Amino acid sequence: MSNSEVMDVCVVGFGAIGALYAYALHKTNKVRITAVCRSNYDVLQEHGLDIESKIFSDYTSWKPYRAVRTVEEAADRSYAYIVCAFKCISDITTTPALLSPLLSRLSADPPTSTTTFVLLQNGIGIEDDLLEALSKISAPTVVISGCCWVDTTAVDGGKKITQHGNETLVLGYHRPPPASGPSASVVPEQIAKDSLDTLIDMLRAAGSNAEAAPDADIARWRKVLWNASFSTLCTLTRAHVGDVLAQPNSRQALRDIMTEVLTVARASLTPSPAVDESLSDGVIDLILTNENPKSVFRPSMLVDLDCGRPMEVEAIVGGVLRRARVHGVPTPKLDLLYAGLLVIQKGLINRRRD
Ligand SMILES: CC(C)(CO)C(=O)C(=O)O
Repeated sequence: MSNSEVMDVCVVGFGAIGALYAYALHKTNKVRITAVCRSNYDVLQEHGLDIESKIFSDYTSWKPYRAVRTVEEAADRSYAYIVCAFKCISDITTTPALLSPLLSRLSADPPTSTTTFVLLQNGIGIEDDLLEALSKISAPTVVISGCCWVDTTAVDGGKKITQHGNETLVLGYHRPPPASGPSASVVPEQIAKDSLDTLIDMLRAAGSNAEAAPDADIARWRKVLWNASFSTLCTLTRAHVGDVLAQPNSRQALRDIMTEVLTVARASLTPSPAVDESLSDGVIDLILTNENPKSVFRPSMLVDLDCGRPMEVEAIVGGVLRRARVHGVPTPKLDLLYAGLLVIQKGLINRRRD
């Protein structure tokens, strides 16, 4: 790609995270964004999006290069990056099923340049089914995980995105499984690295604190420590982060849950100095002391519950539990959280279908 070429980037899921990072990429003048707005198409077309962010700067009525309602409509061209910013709710649909028009196009009309999928989503093992689907097609592809540490919310009926405080985005590529099928190909690691570097350079140019993770799996486990503890407890108690930190019992529960997750993480990952360092016992204190004890932040799982939307229970808790079962790690605390959250989740899914 020459410097003057503009890249096509598709962002599937235009909620707070998708819109914020789409806006950041747009600011570089190096990309044109196709936004797949499955539920907020009309709001975006009529009003545009107001962005309130000290890091990416404020903007009134931003509209991406184009907005479409469905993934089918977006599949009229190939993309350098396909950013998956929809919630990963495998009890409703899988990522390959949701992206199927884009995957069919890649399969039927493979571009010569690489297509990179960027998963800005929570959870453990959420990349597995996409990697598996991509291993069967001949187009050169890369899958990057992005772990977002950012307080961003869609407000005012989706007309405005607010982003407060610090922002960190930890990005790393996944090594693909061996190619299957007669014409399948696996891209050399250098291509994955180049694709990651290009993305990070663009995000940093826009003001993001994006950084490369030496290992995408470690980054995912580090992030799920927070989600499996804070997101679940805040959701079950319908409380702010500060509230669960304030009570000695719930603070201890956060610690105990994180200890279980750490045990599963260490059992699942290949032992290495990086695992010892990033997933040491000390990480729990680091996470707890990093939170403001007066925080009124509501984790996105709780926001989903408040809005009557299905939650990422399978990705966040189910993903850890599936790894725990494979490695024979007992998880009594996570089992209890999972059981409670699944009851709520069933109600949310049933009401959605009514
Ligand atoms: C860490 C955080 C708060 C986002 O940055 C999150 O993952 C969530 O609310 O689900």
